[in-house]
Amino acid sequence: MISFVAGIIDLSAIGFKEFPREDGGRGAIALRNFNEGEILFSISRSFTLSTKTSSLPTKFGLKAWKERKLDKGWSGLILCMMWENSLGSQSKWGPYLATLPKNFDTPMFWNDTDLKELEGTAVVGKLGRDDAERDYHEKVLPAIQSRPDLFPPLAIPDFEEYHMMGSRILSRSFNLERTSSSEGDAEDEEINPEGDKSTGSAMDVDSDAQEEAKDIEDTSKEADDVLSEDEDEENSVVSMVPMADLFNARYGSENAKLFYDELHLKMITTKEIQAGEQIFNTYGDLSNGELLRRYGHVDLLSLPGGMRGNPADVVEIGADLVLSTFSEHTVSSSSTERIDWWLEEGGDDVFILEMNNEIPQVMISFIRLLYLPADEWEKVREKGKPPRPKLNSQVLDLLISVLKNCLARYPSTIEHDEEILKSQNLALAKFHATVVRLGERRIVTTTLEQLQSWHRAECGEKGSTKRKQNSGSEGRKSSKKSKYA
Ligand SMILES: C[S@@+](CC[C@H](N)C(=O)[O-])C[C@H]1O[C@@H](n2cnc3c(N)ncnc32)[C@H](O)[C@@H]1O
Repeated sequence: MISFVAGIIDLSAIGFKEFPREDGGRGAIALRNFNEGEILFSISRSFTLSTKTSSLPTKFGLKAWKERKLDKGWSGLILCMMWENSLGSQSKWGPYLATLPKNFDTPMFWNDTDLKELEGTAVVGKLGRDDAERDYHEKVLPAIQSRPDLFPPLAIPDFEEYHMMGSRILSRSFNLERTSSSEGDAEDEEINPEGDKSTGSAMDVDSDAQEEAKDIEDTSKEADDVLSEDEDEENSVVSMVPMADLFNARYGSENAKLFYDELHLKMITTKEIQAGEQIFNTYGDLSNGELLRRYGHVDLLSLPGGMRGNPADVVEIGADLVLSTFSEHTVSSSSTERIDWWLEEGGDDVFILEMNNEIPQVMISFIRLLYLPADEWEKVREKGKPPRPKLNSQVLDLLISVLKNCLARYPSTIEHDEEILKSQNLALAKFHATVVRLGERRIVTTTLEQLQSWHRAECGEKGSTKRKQNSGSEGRKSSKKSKYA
């Protein structure tokens, strides 16, 4: 066991090596057998890098920091990272920052030709390059220029560096829940009482693990999801965690996770691990679209039917696609009013299709809202309750058209994508884009096929027997999701 200034690691038990690219590249390997619950390493909270631990906010002046809104979003942490980086070995994070990648395979850095390959997927709309550029020019650069004593004019970090640090956060940060003693002194607490807003940071909190671990709390994803946005801002701080960010992840392969107590973060095994196996953290078992957007890789596992893909794949269907398809079917003057009401009531504007081919209830409810006769729409509005997610032929017809329109947005067919993936020496961006859109197309196609077969059955049955239960007939409330299988 080696004790170092920042923590403890047993380098006879855990090593770091280069795995093949599809297994994550550089990652952690078990050098002996581990039982569940063993600590792989621990690191002091004071060695995590965040706006709470960097001294930049205090030097900058906490009031000015807030006035420039550096306490919101990631711009404050990016600024801290750029400043610590500029100090080189004088920063305690200098050696750590020097080990982080400078180049990324994420679509944020792709050219227009490569990005075109992602057409139809939700990835393109989420890149956020324009927002990042605006933050740099409107918040960060003026803050830098206001303090030549901290940022010498000849060494002002440019947008590319800002961008690189942002990508390091996206692919390597953790959402650390605050604890009283981790919050530093009272001054620090004033820096950012609302906490950093972490939209899409890498490896966050798992509520189950929190319950199990009691005073040792986990820092992966799901519990973050159960916190409201406000609670999230108050309770967590986006942090770079040296060493913990050396762990790769793969769908369903997690065998270790980061937990924390008041003073330390600990990587703890969550399963038995045999010597020679890779030690995997979890990034939350994301779809390939999200993996590509945040981390620049995709997961390819064996799926039923001899296919390869990611079991966590999803397709995001925007309410705007549903609405534009609805307009092709119907002339309705009141849909804008209905949509406004839906959104004001907190209704979703994106509906998620998964591999199980179920249609989200909320999507059915949304479509029914569009079709309601005027008097029923008035009742719905008065009661403040969206229509019940009952399936009827109208809803089914529209769903079929929506999915057809959804398929038409992808630049190729399933067969073509499968051919592309057989080619040798495929460029990485093209390979990744093809995997993402193929995964999505398969979900839309199988869901559409099921809707169509159900529709055919319904037409055949018309005039004779009524549609069978479980097929989502009018008047029957579907279970959590409507399934056509
Ligand atoms: C938190 S870091 C893990 C350590 C990283 N391999 C390194 O060398 O610094 C996340 C990055 O590792 C790579 N990675 C992690 N899991 C992977 C996987 N299953 N397949 C391919 N690349 C993976 C991706 O480049 C991702 O952006």
